[in-house]
Amino acid sequence: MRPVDPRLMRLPGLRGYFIAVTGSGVLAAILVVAQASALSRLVAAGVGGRLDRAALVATAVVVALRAAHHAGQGMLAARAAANVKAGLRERLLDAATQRGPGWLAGQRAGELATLVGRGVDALDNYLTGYLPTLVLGVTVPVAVLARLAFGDRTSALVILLTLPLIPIFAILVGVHTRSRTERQWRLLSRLGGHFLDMLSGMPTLRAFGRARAQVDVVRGMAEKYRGATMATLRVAFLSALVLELVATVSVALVAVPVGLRLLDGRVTLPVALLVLLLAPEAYAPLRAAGAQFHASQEGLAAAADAFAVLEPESPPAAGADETRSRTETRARTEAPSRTEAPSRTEAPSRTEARVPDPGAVELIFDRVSAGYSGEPVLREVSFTVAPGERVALVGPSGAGKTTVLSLLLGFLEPRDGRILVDGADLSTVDLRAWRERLAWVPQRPHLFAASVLDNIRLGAPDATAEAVATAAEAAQAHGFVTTLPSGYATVLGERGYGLSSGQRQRLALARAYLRSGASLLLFDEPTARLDSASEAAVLAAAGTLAQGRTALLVAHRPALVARADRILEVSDGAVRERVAEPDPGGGARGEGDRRHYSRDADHAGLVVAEGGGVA
Ligand SMILES: Nc1ncnc2c1ncn2[C@@H]1O[C@H](COP(=O)(O)OP(=O)(O)OP(=O)(O)O)[C@@H](O)[C@H]1O
Repeated sequence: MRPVDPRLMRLPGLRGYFIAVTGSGVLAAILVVAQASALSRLVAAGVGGRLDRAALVATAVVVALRAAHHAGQGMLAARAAANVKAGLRERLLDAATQRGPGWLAGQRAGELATLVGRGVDALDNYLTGYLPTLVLGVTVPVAVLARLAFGDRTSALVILLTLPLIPIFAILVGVHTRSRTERQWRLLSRLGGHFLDMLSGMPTLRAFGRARAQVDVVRGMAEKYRGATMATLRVAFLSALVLELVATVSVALVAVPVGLRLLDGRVTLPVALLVLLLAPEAYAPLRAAGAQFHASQEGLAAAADAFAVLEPESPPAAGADETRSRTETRARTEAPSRTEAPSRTEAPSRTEARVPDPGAVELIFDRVSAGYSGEPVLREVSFTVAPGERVALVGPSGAGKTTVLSLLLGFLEPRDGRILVDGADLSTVDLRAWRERLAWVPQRPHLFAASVLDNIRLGAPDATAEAVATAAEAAQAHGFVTTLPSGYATVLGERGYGLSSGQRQRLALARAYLRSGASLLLFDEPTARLDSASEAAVLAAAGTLAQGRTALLVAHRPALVARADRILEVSDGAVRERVAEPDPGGGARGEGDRRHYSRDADHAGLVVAEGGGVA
C-alpha cells in the first residue's frame, strides 16, 4: 500500500497543487513551532508573575497567522480540487470521444456516467483532506523534532521512537480496509450502470413482464451497497479509535517523564511547557491522515478506473476486482489500436498527415483484416471502389458490412493491411479532417435531446434554416416536421423520443443531405424503416446527392441494391463481387462488374477467383 499513487501526479493540475500544498505544509509546521515557543514563554512568565509582552504579541500574531493560513489552505484546496476534477472530466470525455463508438458500445453507459460524475467527485476527500494532511504529517513532526532537538533531546528521542507507531497501525488497518472500500465503489458503479440500463430498457422489461423482477435486483444491489458502506464505516471508526489510542499513549509517554523531570528540577518550566505543547502537535497530522485515508479510498478506486479509460496500457492497481479488469479487457480488445496512450490516437499524431483532396474519393482495401475481440470479422479483404462509384454492400446479418463502414469512419483500425483513400493510408490521415468529408447515416441514428433544427444541423452547424428545410425535404422529413408542435424548433426527447423510428431515420438522412461538401457517402441501411413510397423518394434524393461522390451503401432491400453500380457481398470474413440482379428501373450496372472488379483487383494486388471469390 503506497500512501500516494504516483499515477495520480499525472492528473491535470495535480503536480502544481502538490507543490503548493508542500509549501503550505512547511509554513504550517513553522507556525506550529512558533506558536508553541511563544505560548510556552508567555505561560512560564505568567506562572512567575510576569507579563512577557513580546511573547504575548508573538502569540497573538502567530495565532492570527495560523487562522489565516488555515482559511487560505482551505480555499487553495477547494479551488485546486475543482480544477483537477474539471480537467479529469474533460480528459475522460476526450478519451471516450477519441476511442469512438466501437469502444463506447462495449461500456455500460451508467458505469461511465457514475465514474465521470460521482467517481470524480469522490476525489474531493483525497485532494482537500488526505493529501494536505499527509504533507503535514511529514512537515510538522520534522519541525517539532528539530525544535526539541535544541530544547529537550530526551523528549525528542521518545517522539522519534513512538511516531512510526501511527503510520504502522494506519497501514495495517489500511491494508485491511482497502479492498472493502474498493468493493464499495464497484458496487456503487455497478448499481449506477444497472439502473441506467434498466431504465432505458423499461419498455422491453414491461413487455416481457420482467420489470418487477428488475426492481428486486436493484433493491438487492442497493442493499449490498448499504452493507458495504456500513462495513467500511465500522472499520473507519474502529481505526480512528486505534489511532487515537496510539497517539494518546505516545503523548503520555512523552508527558509523564517530562513532568517527573520538572519535579526533579532536571528540566525548566518553559522547556517542559514547550514539550507538552509540541508533543500532541507532532502526532496530530499523522493521526488525521490515517483517519482521512478511509474517506479518500473511494476517490482512489474511481481514479484507478479513470486511468483504465485514459491509459488502458497501465497495469491495474493491486486488489482490483473483476469489474475493473473487465473494463480494461474491453478497452484493450474492442478497439485494438486505440488502446494506446491518447497521443497515439486520431488527430494528435495525424496533424502532419495529408488529407485527400476534396471531390469523389478512391477507396482501396488492401488485405485488410479487422475485428473486435477474438477472431477477426474481416480476413485479408481486398477491394477497390473507384471515385464516383456507388457500391452496395450486401451479405448475411453479422457478416461485417457495418464493420467495413466503421473502418472507413476511423472507429476501428485494421489489425492488418491498409486502407488507402486517394492513395493515402487512412492510418496516417488526420481523422478530424477526413470525417468532415463523410456523410454518414448509421444503422441506428442517434438523435439528441435538442431541437429538430439542431439535430439536422449536427454536421453543418452554420447551415441556414432554408438549407435545413431543403435537406429535410430531400430526406422526406419536411412533411412530418411541419406537423410537429413547434416545427423545426420542436425539442425532441432523449434519443429522439416522440418520433417513430422511420421519422428518426429520415432526420438522420437529412443530416447527411446537409453535408453538401461530403465526398464519400456511407449509408448503413438508410431505408430500412421506411415505407416503399418514402423509400423511392429518399433513394431518388440519395441519387442526386451521390452525383460526383463515392458512395458505399449497406443494403438489404432490393430497391437500394438495384441503384448501385456494383455489389460487393460480405460473408465468411471475405468480400466478393456479386453480379447485380437486373433492375427494372435501370439502376444496376452489374454485368460489367467482373471485368471492372478485375481491374480493381489488379490495382489492389489481388487475385479474383472463379465465381468472383477473392482468393
Ligand atoms: N462493438 C463490437 N464489439 C464486438 N463485436 C462486434 C462489435 N460490433 C460488431 N461486432 C461483431 O462483428 C460482427 C460483424 O458485425 P457488423 O455489425 O459489421 O455486421 P453486419 O454485416 O453489419 O450485420 P447486420 O446486417 O446485422 O447489420 C458481428 O459478429 C458482431 O457480433
